[in-house]
Amino acid sequence: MGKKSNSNGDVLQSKNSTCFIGSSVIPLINKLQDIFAPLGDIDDRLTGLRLPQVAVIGSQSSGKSSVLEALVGRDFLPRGTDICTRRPLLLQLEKRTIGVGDNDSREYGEFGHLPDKRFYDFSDIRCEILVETEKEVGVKKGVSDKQIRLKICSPNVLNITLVDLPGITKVPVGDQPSDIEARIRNMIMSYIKQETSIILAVSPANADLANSDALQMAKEVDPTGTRTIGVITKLDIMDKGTDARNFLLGKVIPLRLGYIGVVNRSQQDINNKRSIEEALAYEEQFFRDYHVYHGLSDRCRIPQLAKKLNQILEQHIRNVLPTLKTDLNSHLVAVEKELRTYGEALESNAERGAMLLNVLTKYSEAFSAVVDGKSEAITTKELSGGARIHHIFQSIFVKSLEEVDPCEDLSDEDIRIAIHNATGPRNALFVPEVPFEVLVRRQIARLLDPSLQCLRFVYDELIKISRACETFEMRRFLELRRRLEDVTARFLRDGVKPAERMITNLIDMEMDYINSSHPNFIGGTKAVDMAQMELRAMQEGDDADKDPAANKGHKLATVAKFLNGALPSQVGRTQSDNDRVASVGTSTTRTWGVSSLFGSRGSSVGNSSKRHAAEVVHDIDQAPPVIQLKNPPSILRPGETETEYQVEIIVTKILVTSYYDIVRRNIQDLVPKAIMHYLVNHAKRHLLGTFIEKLYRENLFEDLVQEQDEVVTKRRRTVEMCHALQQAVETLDEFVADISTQRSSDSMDALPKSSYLSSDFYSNSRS
Ligand SMILES: Nc1nc2c(ncn2[C@@H]2O[C@H](COP(=O)(O)OP(=O)(O)OP(=O)(O)O)[C@@H](O)[C@H]2O)c(=O)[nH]1
Repeated sequence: MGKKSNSNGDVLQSKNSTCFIGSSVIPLINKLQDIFAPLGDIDDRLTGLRLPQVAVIGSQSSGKSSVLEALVGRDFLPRGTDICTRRPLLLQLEKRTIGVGDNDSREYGEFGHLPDKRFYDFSDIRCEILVETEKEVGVKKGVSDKQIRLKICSPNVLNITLVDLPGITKVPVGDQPSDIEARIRNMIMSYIKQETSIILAVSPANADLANSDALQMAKEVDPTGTRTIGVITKLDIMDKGTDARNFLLGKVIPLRLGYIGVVNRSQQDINNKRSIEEALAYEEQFFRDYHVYHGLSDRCRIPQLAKKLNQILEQHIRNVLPTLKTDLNSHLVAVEKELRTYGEALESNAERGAMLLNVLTKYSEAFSAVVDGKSEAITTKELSGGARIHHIFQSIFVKSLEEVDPCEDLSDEDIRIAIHNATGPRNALFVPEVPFEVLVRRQIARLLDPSLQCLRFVYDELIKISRACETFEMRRFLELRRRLEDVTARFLRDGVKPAERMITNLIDMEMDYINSSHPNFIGGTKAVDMAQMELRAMQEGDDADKDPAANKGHKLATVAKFLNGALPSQVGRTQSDNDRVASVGTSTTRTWGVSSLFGSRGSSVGNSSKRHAAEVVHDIDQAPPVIQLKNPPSILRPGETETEYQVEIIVTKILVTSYYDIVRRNIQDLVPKAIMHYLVNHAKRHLLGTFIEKLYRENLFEDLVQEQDEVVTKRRRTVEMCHALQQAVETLDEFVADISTQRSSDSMDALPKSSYLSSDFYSNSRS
């Protein structure tokens, strides 16, 4: 302290340091920043420390730049009797902390348009502002709303933004357009209407104060006066015999935050290079000498203006402190939560073993929970876990089997050939059993593929479930995760084999023994009755309509009716019916009661053959010419007409459909049971045991429960952050208590009650 400001960039340190903006706020901010420093970049997020910007407005040459310079304590702005500020100057003061080993504590300025250039000499800054202004708006007093951004970095400033705006003018001069007044007013309005701006409304005392442009504009945007400070300049050059006492007392235009009268450097002082310190001393002398201002010491001089501004800024900080604490606390909660995700650090092998067992148990439990639909993570958006398995069984497997028509790929021709082949060299006397068995076995064999597919689907689901059960510890231990996945996949694969064997056996069993005594089987007698009805219906259809296509359609429709309707009625069949069917079905003829119907035709065919043979012998005696037979073709098909074995074909179809239906129901029931028993429930029962057998070995503990380096680092950092935040919360509490005590003893009475300071306006501004 005590060093004089100079143009070669030394740190500004004034003996009267309290007179600069931020002088009393900087210690508060420093303290807060000390609190937040250990948190690294967290303070960027705590934007509550952002201070309101200060906008200086007033008519042309009213002394705005002079006030701003005096507040900052540096000579760097163009000033003069003519229009000087022709573009808004956004002055960002930035506190620059000097790093360890960094001896360069010089202040410097940096322009937004020249980002890589540092200006250590502040008179160069002034020149650059002039050059940049002229570049944009020429030399002839033109004005632009394009900002010049200047950052002043120093260890001794507050992070705050000050805006120097062009002065309000009424008569256009030079290059100024005819609507210059409106333009400048709009430009000023755009800055001061922001609720986060503190308005310094500068009015020169040597003009008509009651008609101050600055006060008028400020009133428009801040009618309650909660963020406007009136500044009256040029008290030293008022007309002799006049003074601004009543104005400063607020008797002319009342203003909630009041007025401050100041004396800046005159043009002559500027020309004579009078320093800011000298100017401040002169100002002090002025108010001492002018008796009219005695008793108004709290409303006069630049240091009082700085003090008032500082009080506003301090109050702003006090207002945001509770929010800062809330932010810190919620951040602390978030960090603690993050820390929990990393889990405890594991030091010993015993701890690793316990962790491993815990992970294995949790994983197995999660697997069972998902299968049973008891998982906490159950979604309401789609089916998951066990519900998907149920869907596979009922909506895919069972439903698909329901839709299969067992006679779909059996043409009449197929059945006729089967009957021929089954009767060998003889003609068929009765409805033979063999074609039915052959054909029904063929249909039963078709059930194997969908059953195995169902098993495959369920296996896939279990794999999906196993992946969905990943606990957060598994994300910590990658090797364990890999091994768990391996073991689970192999375990489930192994579970597929017995299920597959059982399903194959079920189908084999069904194929191996066709139980024609099954109580739900339609039986031969009933099948023949139905076939005859069918045939009659077909013949009536034939008579009514000779069209063969329509006839065929009729046949199909009748069979379809049977498929849909006839079978359920079998369930209600009486025991005597069943006994009758069984006795017929197991009789030595094994014709299921159809012999009487077809026997006569078979025997008449036999008699006719005998008669033909006698006639042939008789004819040979008379030595007729040799009759040459055609060679049989290599592929032989029955030569008779399409109507041959018509009843037998229908009977066979009815029998196949009836029996197939019984088997289908068995398979629809037993395949899901086999899959559940051998695969799903087996997995639930034995997954943990398998894990323990394969993975819970002491020599594997270290490998399996090995954390990633990244996790270790993150945990360490998070622990540090946690401590820093806890510390910050504590220190902040102490800080709040300190400044509350300080506040009660402070002279805050200088500011009116329910003013800007006590409003929670700035706590809103944080958002
Ligand atoms: N005697 C005296 N002169 C002052 C005072 N304040 C400012 N001046 C002079 O008035 C002139 C204008 O001052 P500036 O600070 O440039 O005013 P401004 O409002 O920034 O001007 P523009 O930006 O051009 O509108 C300069 O010559 C200053 O030296 C003061 O309190 N007393």
